[in-house]
Amino acid sequence: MIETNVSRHHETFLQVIQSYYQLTKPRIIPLLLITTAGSMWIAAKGEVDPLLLLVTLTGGTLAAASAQTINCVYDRDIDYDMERTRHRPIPSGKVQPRDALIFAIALATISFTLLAVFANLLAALLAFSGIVFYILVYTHWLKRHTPQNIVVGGAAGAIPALVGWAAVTGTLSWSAWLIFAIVFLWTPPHFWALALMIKDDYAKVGIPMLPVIEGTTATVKQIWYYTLVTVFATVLLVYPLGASGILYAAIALILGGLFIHKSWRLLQNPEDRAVAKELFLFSISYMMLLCLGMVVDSLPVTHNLISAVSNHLHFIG
Ligand code: HEM
Ligand SMILES: CC(C)=CCC/C(C)=C/CC/C(C)=C/COP(=O)(O)OP(=O)(O)O
Repeated sequence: MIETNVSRHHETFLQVIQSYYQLTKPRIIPLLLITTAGSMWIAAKGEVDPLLLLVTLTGGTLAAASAQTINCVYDRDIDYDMERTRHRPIPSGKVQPRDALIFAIALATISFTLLAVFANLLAALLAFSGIVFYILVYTHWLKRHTPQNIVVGGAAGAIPALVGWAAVTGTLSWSAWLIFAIVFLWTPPHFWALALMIKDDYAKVGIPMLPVIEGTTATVKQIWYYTLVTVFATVLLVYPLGASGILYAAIALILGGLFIHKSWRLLQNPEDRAVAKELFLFSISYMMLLCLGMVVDSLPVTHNLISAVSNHLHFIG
């Protein structure tokens, strides 16, 4: 009897943890962290202090988790009405909005303290401004009012790249802003490809996502332009900024070619949801591999290897 009670208690405790975890929309966070890491490695010229890395990624995780949790509180009405989001912890009644808010404030406080004490104040303020921007500018001000919501709101998702740079250097530079711009410009193709697939859901709850307001053809055109500009921006990191080298350049061009190809296919087949889905899924791999490319390119071992190979070729030549 006692044993059954204990195990039931145990089960409900695990379910509570699970619900709070779900509030943070955890599947998005790893990619935000990869952009932070890409930025940190370039800023540190390939030699990142492991402790600083740990602190920054933890602080970034807590800030993003806080932002997503507040978003879950704010959007609980529309989340209840959409198929995709109905089972989230607040609309399904597993967590009370007030408790979620307390949880989010705790996460934000720990994030700020951790970054301010063990990284620096700029990194802490940037992460905090990411939360404020995502909630006030995206969730409150834009999401329900304009089809350009995610273009401007996308800036929140690009802030982790600035946090990474600031954590390493204590300042921001052109390269930091360029990585910010890459994530910022990538967000419309990433999100609108998905929005094409689920536009009926957004239409149902009156969220003015671009495919709902301006239609499929206008959306795929916008996706196409943003894809081209994103790929162009990735190259600027090599020239003129000189922050990344030949290996990153090769990776950025190959990935960029694929991104453009998939975006072009969508431009030719605006109504084909399978093509939109392919672009959405690729957009995630694209950002992940691009940032990993930044990391690997910056490592001293890569530099040594590339100069050894080029000396060798020189010698043969
Ligand atoms: C305003 C900007 C953005 C919007 C509106 C947006 C929206 C979305 C939505 C609605 C999903 C589907 C998730 C779900 O079904 O719960 C998604 C998936 C995803 N997003 Fe974004 N996103 C944005 C920016 C970003 C950024 C900046 C990143 C990271 C750098 C990111 C990474 C991801 C990842 C990794 C997934 C896949 C999650 C999974 O496996 O289910 N997103 N996004
Ligand atoms: C530094 C820092 C704290 C940055 C915060 C960055 C952040 C939380 C970015 C998330 C972007 C994102 C996945 C939006 C989802 O949109 P949505 O809320 O419209 O999605 P939904 O339709 O699934 O609710």
